[in-house]
Amino acid sequence: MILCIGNILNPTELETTIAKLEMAEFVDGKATAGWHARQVKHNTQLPQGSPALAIVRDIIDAALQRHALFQMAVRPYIVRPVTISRYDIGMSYGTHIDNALMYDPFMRSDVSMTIFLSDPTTYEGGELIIESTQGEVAFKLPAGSAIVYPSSTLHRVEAVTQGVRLAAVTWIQSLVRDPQQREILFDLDTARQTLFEASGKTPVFDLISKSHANLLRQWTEF
Ligand SMILES: O=C(O)CCC(=O)C(=O)O
Ligand SMILES: [Fe+2]
Repeated sequence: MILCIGNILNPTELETTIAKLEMAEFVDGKATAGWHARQVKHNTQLPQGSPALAIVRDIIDAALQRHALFQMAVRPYIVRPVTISRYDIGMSYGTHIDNALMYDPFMRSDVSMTIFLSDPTTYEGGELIIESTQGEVAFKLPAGSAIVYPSSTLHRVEAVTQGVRLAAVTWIQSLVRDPQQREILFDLDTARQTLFEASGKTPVFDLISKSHANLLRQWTEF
């Protein structure tokens, strides 16, 4: 399931984040790419130890923890501290697959996430393109919004031709490894909440809640 989630960051958090990034120093992004992705990665990112990185990581970490839709759709077990990337004119990230295993913390990447930080009207290009069996889909979201997608997909970032694209990216090991199972749980959870809002705690709500809880029990791993 590919899901776009609006307003991961509120306007104040976004403003603070952008202000920190405007003053920060970025370095070549190749250092954190796998050996094959390195060949096509042409961007810059905040280095470890950057004071701005620590502040922005705290902001995003708190935002993800309180975001009910993110929690429901992704079922995070381990969320990697975000990487902050910057694409100036001419920069891009060619087609690649994200590393399956990551270290510090040691984890499996099940879900990849991009939080768009720049106002999309301020830069040209820079779409995140995700390949699927139905073809390619391009995403360029409002600042503060995020896309979550299975880490099992080939994807790329188109070259920026005007302006600057700032983004936060991270990877998540989910409690539910299989994307289809995650989607079933997400649908059931959404359905039962809608039902609850419409008619309260009815016997039908209880039955769906029971199935949801029992599937979660069957499919969760940690
Ligand atoms: O910036 C993006 O939207 C995605 C970047 C990416 O694919 C990566 O860092 O592995
Ligand atoms: Fe990637």
